[in-house]
Amino acid sequence: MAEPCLPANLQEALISTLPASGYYIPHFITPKEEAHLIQKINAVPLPTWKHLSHRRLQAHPSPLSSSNTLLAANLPAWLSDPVIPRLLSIPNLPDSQDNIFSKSPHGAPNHCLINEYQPGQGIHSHEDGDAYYPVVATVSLGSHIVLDVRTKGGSKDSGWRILQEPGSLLITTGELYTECLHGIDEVKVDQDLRSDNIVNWDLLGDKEPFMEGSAARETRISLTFRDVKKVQKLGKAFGALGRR
Ligand SMILES: O=C(O)CCC(=O)C(=O)O
Ligand SMILES: [Fe+2]
Repeated sequence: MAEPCLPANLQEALISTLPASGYYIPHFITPKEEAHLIQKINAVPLPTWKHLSHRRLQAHPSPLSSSNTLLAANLPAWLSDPVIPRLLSIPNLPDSQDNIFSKSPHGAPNHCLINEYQPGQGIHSHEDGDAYYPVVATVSLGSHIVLDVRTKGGSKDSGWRILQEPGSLLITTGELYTECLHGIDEVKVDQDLRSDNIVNWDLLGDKEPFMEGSAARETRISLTFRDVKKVQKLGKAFGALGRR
């Protein structure tokens, strides 16, 4: 697909069987844009990566402080363009001027966590918490992966499975953000991929790789764009230090 493929509005991308609200957009970025992003991510100085036991991660423009504050800085252009303008160009509803970040404190994402998972790696079930305005926009690169979602009180088997294709965008917000946990199983091959247990099956861009019901993972990178609520300007941070 040489061109990105955007829905006319977010309602066209709604995953209707999830708690409100999740949106899935395949082919959000082109394979060329995907390759460029992967090349940029791999070109950052190695110490930028934080190594965790089951994945590694970069935080842009920087990690949050212990009080969940972001030091004011722009996201690098290679990370924000074209993803953020494209994301903000999708109206919430037909004839609406609003996009998914219109009501967020800064009107746009100001932070991006980049997670890299090798086959067999994942992330335990968790919630993203209130450091962020409750919208996450996730772009997937390099490989498909299955995101497991369940309500906070729910058992592991009670949830929903979202299949994210490389180049896709997943948006989670509302109760799906505040009342649910999400995680990624540590498997090398995703199994039982079927229309009756993948909630976004009908929204997939290309079902062909999954028609056999299983798919081996490759290295998958996620870009999770969010709006951090608390931002502090550098001058103010120094001022606070000076007053100590
Ligand atoms: O890699 C993903 O899609 C999920 C990452 C995630 O949940 C997080 O960074 O909080
Ligand atoms: Fe998360």
